[in-house]
Amino acid sequence: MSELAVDIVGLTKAFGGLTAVDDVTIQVPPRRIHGILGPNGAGKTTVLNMVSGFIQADSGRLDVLGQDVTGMRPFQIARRGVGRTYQNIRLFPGMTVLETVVAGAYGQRRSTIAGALLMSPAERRERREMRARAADLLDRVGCRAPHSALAETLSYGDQRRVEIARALATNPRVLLLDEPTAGMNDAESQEVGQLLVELRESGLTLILIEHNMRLVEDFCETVSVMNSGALLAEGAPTWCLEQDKVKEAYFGKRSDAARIATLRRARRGPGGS
Ligand SMILES: Nc1ncnc2c1ncn2[C@@H]1O[C@H](COP(=O)(O)OP(=O)(O)OP(=O)(O)O)[C@@H](O)[C@H]1O
Repeated sequence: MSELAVDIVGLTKAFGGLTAVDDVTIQVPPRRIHGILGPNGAGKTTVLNMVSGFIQADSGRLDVLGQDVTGMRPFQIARRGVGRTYQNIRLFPGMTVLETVVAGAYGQRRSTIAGALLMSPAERRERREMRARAADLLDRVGCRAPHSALAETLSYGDQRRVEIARALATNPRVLLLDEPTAGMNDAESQEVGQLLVELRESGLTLILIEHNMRLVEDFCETVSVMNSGALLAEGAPTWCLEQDKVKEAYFGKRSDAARIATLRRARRGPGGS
């Protein structure tokens, strides 16, 4: 049995003539914050989609928390402890902040259909508990919006927080985050980074796709860098970002490689280390 939280071995996926993910192996131990980096179109989201079962791999093997989940459906993989958020925020129109997070918890319900229809005492108690837990999760992710607000009306940053809370409501042991800080400013991104650390300390394994290099360097312990479907480098983020082939993947020409250093310095801001 694998000791790894997520063990991706040789996953390959083609869309028509395009090999979006080409024989990619990524191994993530438990309680790790692992980043997947790479320029647009590198294949990062396709990897997450395969790990969560939304896309079936053409070949390769996928183990999650010691179980072979290759070929399983999304709900089967979710039941085995994998939660996720999406690059394009997916909040249900017309639902409040609290209802959105409660909806995430529905898969964990104990009560029966009959109990729900009759609104039995057990059903009422469970609904109360779910709402209280959803409120706790919203606090935990730092969502300051009123719980009664429509989720779709929140700021971009708060919508991302609600998505994370909804994913946490499924009680995952592995959380996949697709660009969790997109649309956030530096201070908000750092708060998300702190949240990742807290989640890791509570026992979760986190795999995130992220373009914010400062967040990656500050919070990811390891990264896999992809380009054109293939793995380019893996290891500590700072080391990976120093590799010529990684700089070239981001900036095209070797002569432009110095721009990555400029970009990283700029993102740290004046006085940053
Ligand atoms: N369902 C699909 N059908 C056809 N092509 C797809 C599909 N999904 C992804 N692709 C293609 O596969 C390649 C990898 O896409 P993917 O979204 O995984 O990249 P990415 O690294 O996540 O990019 P980005 O950072 O822009 O989100 C791209 O060329 C994309 O156009």
